[in-house]
Amino acid sequence: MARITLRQLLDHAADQGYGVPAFNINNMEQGLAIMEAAKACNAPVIIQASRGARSYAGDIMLSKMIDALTEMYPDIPICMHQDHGNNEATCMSAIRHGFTSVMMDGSLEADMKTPASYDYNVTITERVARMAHWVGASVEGELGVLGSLETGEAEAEDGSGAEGKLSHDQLLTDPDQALDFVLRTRVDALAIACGTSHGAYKFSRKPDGDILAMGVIEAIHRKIPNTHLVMHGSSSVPQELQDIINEFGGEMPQTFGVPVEEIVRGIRHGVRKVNIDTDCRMAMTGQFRKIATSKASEFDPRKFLKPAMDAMRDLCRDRFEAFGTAGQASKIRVIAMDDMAARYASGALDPQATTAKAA
Ligand SMILES: O=C(CO)COP(=O)(O)O
Ligand SMILES: O=C[C@H](O)COP(=O)(O)O
Ligand SMILES: [Zn+2]
Ligand SMILES: [Zn+2]
Repeated sequence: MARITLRQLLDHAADQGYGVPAFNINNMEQGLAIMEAAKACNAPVIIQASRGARSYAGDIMLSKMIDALTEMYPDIPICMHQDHGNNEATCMSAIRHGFTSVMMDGSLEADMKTPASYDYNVTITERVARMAHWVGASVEGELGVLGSLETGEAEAEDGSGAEGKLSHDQLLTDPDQALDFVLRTRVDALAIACGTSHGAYKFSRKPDGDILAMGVIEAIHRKIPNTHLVMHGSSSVPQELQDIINEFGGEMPQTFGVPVEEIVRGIRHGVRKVNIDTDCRMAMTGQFRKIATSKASEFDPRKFLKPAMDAMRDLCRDRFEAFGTAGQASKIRVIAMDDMAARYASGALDPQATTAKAA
């Protein structure tokens, strides 16, 4: 099947009331794990590549891998998305390499460390959206800075994460500003900040409303009911994956992620894209550690990678089932990017100013 844009996929998800996990990939094994899960339950997929993934695998490798996956899984619509683009060049070069969607993360400056001003964010995001829409590609913006409400700090992921202490004002997206941002930038989806952060160390206890502000999502959704919301940092960091890693020689301190039931609650209030990387990493790493420890004479990488792929596949499938993505792939007929471009040009996909009643 042809590659689908994020906008078309999330419009479908909003219409049918489901959410779509966006899994990060860096290599063939992660791609196959996601697609095997999607095939098993008839789910459309969002595959996303960070700047780190693009430099790890190379743009041509990533792009041809997605070509291979579309050919191998002809019944599954695939959205190929740039995760955390830091400037115009990152976003445009992604589109040139076949990405159908980009995130322009203007919540941080181009160094991906310095929290940006609101004006900077509006200006750069609007510019990227204008250019992307000319060719039918979709754009995700971000308003609010990802980071912990417990510590005021962002987790230092490889690619992105604010430096220094952040205030609650920065860490929680303001609903009125979200309305202004969407109208001025014309983004197709909006990543919001509600106390989640990247990586495994999100919460020191099972999160309640004080540290995972799902109420903020509900307030944003009441303001901009027609905008697709995105939750970053949404790995659940399952206890069993922490246990496998630690049982086989790992040293991960006890930590807590975003409970799946909280994400499902978000999906009831406008969340359509749910970013998950850490859980997939942990699923694979648990199996690497297990084989390395329990079969110490093993030296064939496939003997490590196959169980790792299977563990990631099972995790992806769980999320497709929980978010209602399962069963949706065959209901979608992909709209070509040129046709999406024409729809943008006609104004048909413009954000609506209505602050209609909450769903
Ligand atoms: O938000 C993410 C990628 O943009 C990934 O979040 P996790 O680290 O929680 O998996
Ligand atoms: O946003 C962060 C994702 O988990 C990607 O991380 P990465 O930059 O290490 O590839
Ligand atoms: Zn993210
Ligand atoms: Zn709602």
